[in-house]
Amino acid sequence: MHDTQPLAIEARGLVKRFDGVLAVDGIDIAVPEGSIFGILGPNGAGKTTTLRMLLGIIDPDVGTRRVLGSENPHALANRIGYLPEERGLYPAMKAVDAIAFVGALRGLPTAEGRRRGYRLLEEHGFAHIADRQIRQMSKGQAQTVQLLATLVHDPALVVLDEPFSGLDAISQGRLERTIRGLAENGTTVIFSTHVLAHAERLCERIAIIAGGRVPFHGLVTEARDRLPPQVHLETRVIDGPWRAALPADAQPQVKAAGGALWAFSLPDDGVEPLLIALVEGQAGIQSLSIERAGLHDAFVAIAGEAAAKALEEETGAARGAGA
Ligand SMILES: Nc1ncnc2c1ncn2[C@@H]1O[C@H](COP(=O)(O)OP(=O)(O)OP(=O)(O)O)[C@@H](O)[C@H]1O
Repeated sequence: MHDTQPLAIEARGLVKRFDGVLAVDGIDIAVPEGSIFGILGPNGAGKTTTLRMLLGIIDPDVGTRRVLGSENPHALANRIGYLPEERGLYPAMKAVDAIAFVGALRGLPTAEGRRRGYRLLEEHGFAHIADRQIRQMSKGQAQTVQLLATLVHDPALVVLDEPFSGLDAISQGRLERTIRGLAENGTTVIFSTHVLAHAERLCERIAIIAGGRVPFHGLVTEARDRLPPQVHLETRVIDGPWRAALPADAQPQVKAAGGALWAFSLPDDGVEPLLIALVEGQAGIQSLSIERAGLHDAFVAIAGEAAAKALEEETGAARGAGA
């Protein structure tokens, strides 16, 4: 981020307690205008509480927040679209009416809301359910309609609480495209998730939140650079003097057809001494790649094994529930 880039959201030191329980413990967040920002963390980490403080639904006990230039975000509701964690539209309403209704709550005339509702549904391949009642829809369809309702008044800032949960893989891909399209048009998007892959694909910047604290906020690339790059190597030979150039804990995965696969962190002295040792020692390099660490490994390094395990358990539970 350039220092001069305007911020859609700037929060400093937000603290929130509920009945003496510390839900959020001093969060800083900076979201540049027109960017996609992810809040990553397991259940109970404080994501929803943070989003609600940014929206002005609840006030922090301590700290400041400035959203779209205002210190009173609640007064800006007409410029913000919010998909809450609790899903729900009136079951008897038709999709297009439900979208227009949510738009009307944000100041959009109903006739215009219906017109835009039809257009949004069509753009998202949902024209065929425009006049269907919410109660006649699958959970995923109803959730997509609710997301479109969040966007109908053309907000400058879109806040999505766990938008991917409850969607199948195709709908998740469609939602990723929608989020990218919003940012391309200058809309700022902030979303919470416990699935790292969505954030890794979509976000330039993230906050990692665990137990109400933010051990990292900044560029995804910076998070990944917290770990050394990873070397993936395939050798024809399994042993030789060249092994001294590999980290002591690098273990070979011996291949049935001969040779071995290795994966280890790039040594501090870089790739050249390693390459020289491999070539001179006739290790028989079959392939070698050096890659930046993935967001998952970065998350483990930053938030700790326990938080990463909690994330994985949730992702597994969601898959088990057919999400
Ligand atoms: N209104 C409330 N009253 C009491 N405790 C609350 C309230 N809202 C949240 N908490 C507590 O604050 C902590 C953070 O909750 P929060 O909902 O922000 O987490 P989260 O990261 O969004 O998790 P989830 O994905 O499960 O919603 C939890 O321990 C939760 O039980």
